Amino acid sequence: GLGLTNKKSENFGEWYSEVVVNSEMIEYYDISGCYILRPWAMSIWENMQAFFDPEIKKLKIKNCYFPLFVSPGVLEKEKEHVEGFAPEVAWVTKSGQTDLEVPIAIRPTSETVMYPYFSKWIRGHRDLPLKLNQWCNVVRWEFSNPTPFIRSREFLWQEGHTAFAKKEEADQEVLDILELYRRIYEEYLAIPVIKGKKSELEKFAGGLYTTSVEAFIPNTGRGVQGATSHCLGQNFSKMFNIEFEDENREKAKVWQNSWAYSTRTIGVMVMVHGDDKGLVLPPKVAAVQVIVIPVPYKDADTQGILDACSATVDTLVEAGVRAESDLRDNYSPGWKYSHWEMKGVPLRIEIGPKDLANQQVRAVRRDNGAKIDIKSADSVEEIKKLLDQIQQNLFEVAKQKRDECIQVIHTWDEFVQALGQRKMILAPWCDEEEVEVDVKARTKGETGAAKTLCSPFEQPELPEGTKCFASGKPAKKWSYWGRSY
Ligand SMILES: O=C1CCCN[C@@H]1CCCn1cnc2cc(F)c(F)cc2c1=O
Ligand SMILES: [Mg+2]
Repeated sequence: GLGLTNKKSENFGEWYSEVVVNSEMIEYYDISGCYILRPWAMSIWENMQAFFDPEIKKLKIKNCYFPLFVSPGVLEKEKEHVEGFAPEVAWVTKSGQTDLEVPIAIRPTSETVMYPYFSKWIRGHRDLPLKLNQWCNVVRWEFSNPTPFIRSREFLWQEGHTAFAKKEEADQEVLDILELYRRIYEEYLAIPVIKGKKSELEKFAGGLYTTSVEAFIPNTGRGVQGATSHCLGQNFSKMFNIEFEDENREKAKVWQNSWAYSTRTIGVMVMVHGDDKGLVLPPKVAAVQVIVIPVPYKDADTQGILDACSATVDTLVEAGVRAESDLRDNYSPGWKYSHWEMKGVPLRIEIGPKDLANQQVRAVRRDNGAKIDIKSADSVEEIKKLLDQIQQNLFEVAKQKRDECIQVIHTWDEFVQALGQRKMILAPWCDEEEVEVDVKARTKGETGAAKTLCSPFEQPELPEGTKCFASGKPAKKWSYWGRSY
């Protein structure tokens, strides 16, 4: 029957798998690490896209589409950035029964696909800035435990690739895009994130520096990289000879950025907001924000109730609310309540004989279960207000839970203890790479090692003489540490 067999607080992994399937977002596929994105998931992707795509167009970024296939020579052009990733690259080696002369790679990301053409298209400073984005899929044949949305062998993302004459322009865009990612999480998915800079060890090896928005899953005590915005410096322009003649007719290499968010965002939303009744959707990204359910009673004016449901939906849709009714006569109201709760619809409207008689409807919130009677005459603005309250409440509850997980520490013992308590750890660090390597080694366990999540742009006070928690050397910055996905 309906209902989850796993509880979020008891076995999180199984709970998560059940929720993504029972809410009809995911169907498991016969190839490991690959999942079917059903409409209930795709609509969330589309609702985020409906915010992000116009926003990047305001920044004069244009959409394009490059081929899925990468020739080996080009992919391996940048040894440093590819060698660590080589095991993840998927290759086409045959067509039909015939072996291909030369195997062809499937894009795991598109730097090496795009940049030979950036080199061709960028000749003079008038060709800059070049700002392209593509909405596509990428394939990475990962071997660590696959998780729907969070880690899959194929996923959807957008990847932005931009080129500028000056470093300052690139630096600014990195931050502009990161702010859009913060908005996706905090304003649409109702998830608090921390903006910061990745360590030298965690950054994109092919780039100059990496910034990210970091989310945190209280139930597992794991950080999750929400989206990334890299400044590539001139590393790729040197490699692919992307240069231009500047104003004083000097040849100069361009400064580049690349940035992405992916369908991983949807998994984070499920993990943060879901409960033991199933999915909980933030209204801003919900395909259906309001589900209207008739509650007929014996022979009491059933048609009148059905008509009231349809009229309520029409009025809401007219006002721009994504509302639907469930008039199926082969399911009971109780079954429908559970079904739409499992699917995470933020607000349910019940209309029974009493409601009809009193010219009102009964609203039930998915986030806190509150029941509110609304005069039909006021239903549109009351329902819009409720949806805003739900959006806001989901964020505040998630922020409060995430903040409870943050632990400031100063010593190794405090660090180890906080890690055991599944905290997101804020610690003073000497910012030396081998110290991070050492912390990883010292915390290696079956649930994974601790690593830096980011060094937050908002740095707390660092009193003179503060020591690094791991090395005892003078601390240079505060960094968030934790286990991660
Ligand atoms: O993260 C982004 C934003 C969008 C464009 N790409 C950058 C860096 C991607 C880093 N990365 C990440 N994963 C990879 C996996 C591979 F198999 C491979 F060949 C290369 C890579 C790889 O370069
Ligand atoms: Mg990877």
